[in-house]
Amino acid sequence: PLIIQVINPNTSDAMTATIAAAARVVAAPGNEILAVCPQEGAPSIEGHFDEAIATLGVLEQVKLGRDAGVDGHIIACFGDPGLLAARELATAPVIGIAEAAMHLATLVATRFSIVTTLPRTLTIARHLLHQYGFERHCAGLHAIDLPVLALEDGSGTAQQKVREQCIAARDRDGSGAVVLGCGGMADLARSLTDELGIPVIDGVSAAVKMVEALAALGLRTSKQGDLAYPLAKPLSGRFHGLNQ
Ligand SMILES: O=C(O)C[C@H]1NC(=O)NC1=O
Repeated sequence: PLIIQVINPNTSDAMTATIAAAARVVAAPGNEILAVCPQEGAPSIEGHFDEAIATLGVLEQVKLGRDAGVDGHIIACFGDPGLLAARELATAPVIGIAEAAMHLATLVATRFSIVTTLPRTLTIARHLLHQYGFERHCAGLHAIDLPVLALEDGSGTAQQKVREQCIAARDRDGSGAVVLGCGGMADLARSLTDELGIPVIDGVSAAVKMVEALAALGLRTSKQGDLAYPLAKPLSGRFHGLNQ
């Protein structure tokens, strides 16, 4: 059995719980989901600045997970904050939920759309499409124009907006699949897939199965070249020891 560390990079416990539940639904029997979030940081991640803040907390959690011997790390925020830095620190695989969802979307459709939260985070999704080489696969990017934590306010308003944007993406973009662009949407994928009749993909569950696949194949993060462990040097203050 595996221990899979799922890191919610924002500090909202309710969203960590949503993410953890979605991960546990799909985890293979016997595999443990270790859901964590940074001890300090941003309650939601809605832009480049929030991502920069969250990255330190992600790295601290990755180090803790590695030292605890986890079999994989998942960065459960759609910006995949700190992904490559985390891979330097990690021994086990590190999967971001955006890359996971995008990869799976390309396996079931020739074009996919993305539905995320605030319009200003669409640029982050565009940057990831470029970084991962999926620009030509993405037929459209949509925002529900609500803040991330609206997904946890219990009103159901955000969930309804996600549904509307997914339907619009299906009917207007010519996409064969939709990628949910927030860790807090992880619990919506199955019901939307059934209702819309096309694959609606959540990156949390996608990442859990990718970690399981990599572990089954004996594949871990390469420590050759740029993903080798961080260079040994004395880091000062709050960073002391983070690179060891
Ligand atoms: O960028 C977004 O809208 C979603 C992203 N922010 C966050 O706090 N968790 C996320 O998945």
